[in-house]
Amino acid sequence: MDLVIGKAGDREIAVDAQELVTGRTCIIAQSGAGKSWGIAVLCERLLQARVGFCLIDTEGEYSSLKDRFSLVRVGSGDGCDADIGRTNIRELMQDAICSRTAVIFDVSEIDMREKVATLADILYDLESRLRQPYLLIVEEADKFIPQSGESIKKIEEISRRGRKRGLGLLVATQRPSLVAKNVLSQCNSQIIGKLSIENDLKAVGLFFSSRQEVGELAELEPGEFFVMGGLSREKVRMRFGARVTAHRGLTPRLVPAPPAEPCAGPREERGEPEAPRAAGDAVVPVLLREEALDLAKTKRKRRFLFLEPDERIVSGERVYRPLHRVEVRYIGGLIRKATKTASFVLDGCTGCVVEIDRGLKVRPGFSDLLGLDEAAVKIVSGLANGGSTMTEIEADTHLASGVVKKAIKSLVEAKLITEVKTVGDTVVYVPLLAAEIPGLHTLRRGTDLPMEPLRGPPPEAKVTESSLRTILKGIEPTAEIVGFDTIYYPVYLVRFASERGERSILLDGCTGKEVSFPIS
Ligand SMILES: Nc1ncnc2c1ncn2[C@@H]1O[C@H](COP(=O)(O)OP(=O)(O)OP(=O)(O)O)[C@@H](O)[C@H]1O
Repeated sequence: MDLVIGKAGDREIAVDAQELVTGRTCIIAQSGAGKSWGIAVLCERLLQARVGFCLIDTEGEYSSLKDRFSLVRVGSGDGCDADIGRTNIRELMQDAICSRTAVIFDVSEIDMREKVATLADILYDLESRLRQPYLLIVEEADKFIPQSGESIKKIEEISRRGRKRGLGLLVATQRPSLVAKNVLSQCNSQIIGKLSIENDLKAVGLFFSSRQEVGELAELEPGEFFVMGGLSREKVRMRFGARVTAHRGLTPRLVPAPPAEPCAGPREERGEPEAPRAAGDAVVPVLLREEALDLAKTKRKRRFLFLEPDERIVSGERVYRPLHRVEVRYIGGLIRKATKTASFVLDGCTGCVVEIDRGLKVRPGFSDLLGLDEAAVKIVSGLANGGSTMTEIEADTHLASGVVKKAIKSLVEAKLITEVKTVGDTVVYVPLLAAEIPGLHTLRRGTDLPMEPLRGPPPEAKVTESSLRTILKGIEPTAEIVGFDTIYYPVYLVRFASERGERSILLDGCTGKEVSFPIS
């Protein structure tokens, strides 16, 4: 029996139901790349075909399957058919296997390890006797069968010996490098989506025939996956199809805060405890500190090629980088003037423009212009590469001579322009900027990433909305900031020391890649 799960272009892509239910499959992709969506599509197709499965739901995000299908949801709280603490799980699972009923085992509200271990024991035991095709789906497999730390041995056993008992296993993870290798290597079918962390790309290397193929994973869009192995006749790049039921794992969108309500008095006066308030929204880190330190080891410098590195790692901590998301409206257009919008992300410490969709990428931005007034920005951003005379600057900028003189003095002091004497002792001012100033039309909007409340105090941003307004006005007089908010991006600050002195590097907390900002 084939289950149509998505499309590759116009072509429908189907997987073999027998292989899915009794085989071993891994579904791997970084956060936000569409795993839960894909798992829900697989579940919907299995439900339509009346094939039984038990899904370990670690986030309580699959309850909507019940809106359209008949299944049993075990968990705690409203909307559950059976209470996970009180129900006889063995009896329930025996009935489910025999009647091909799907079960959602919602462990989002409880201490999950113990319950999942019990479930795995029961399923293995029952299937040793019943031998009915039934699939166990384990979300966030790195929590239950980690590569280092205590693993639920019965899940490992199911991966080795489940097939003969009719008990299949589908494990899902964002972080394949953290999942027990012996389970991953047992997966004869793979559904692999976007990944960008080097360790994770390495961990899935065993499923691909070349580095180049692995490299393609970083280019996948959300919802796109490679399906390979026993599930499909050929390796295929496809996109999971539409869901029949609503997706509950939607990334919450940031919306402007409502105006503050008139307060009924301080909380203490009302007898309510003060609730800790998050200082902002932070991008969810992917890399653990140990992994960052592991990566940092490879970055230690050595004095001679063949000797051990002489640098030592003296500290490594996660810090947050303030990033401003900015939206600017301005009047532009070469032929017809029209209102345009530019949205971009700016590093709050240096004024560099950053891209955040595949890890932090730093591009030159407005760093050189920080601290200048509007006239100085206007002059330095409009100077011809070969330089301009004072009179040319006055004509180009329409600024009064006194204002131009003062601005030029500040630009020379900041070493952003220099005076050069040309023929007949004419003085021209030549720009010395480290990088070209980006035009507003070249700036790109950042993608939405999974966010969580920032823990701890927010780091200070040197670039403020008003300093940015001055810069933008200098570059484009019609520019108005119409949107400005700050999010926080995780990076690991690692310090090295050797006889030669100290230095530090920043590792991207989502991809592990080294990020370099100009000295701020
Ligand atoms: N095939 C698809 N078609 C349409 N939208 C999709 C598809 N796959 C993913 N999306 C969109 O991408 C968002 C993220 O997908 P999803 O919740 O499945 O990510 P995830 O990989 O499970 O992330 P996490 O590991 O953080 O839970 C969804 O909210 C959905 O809007």
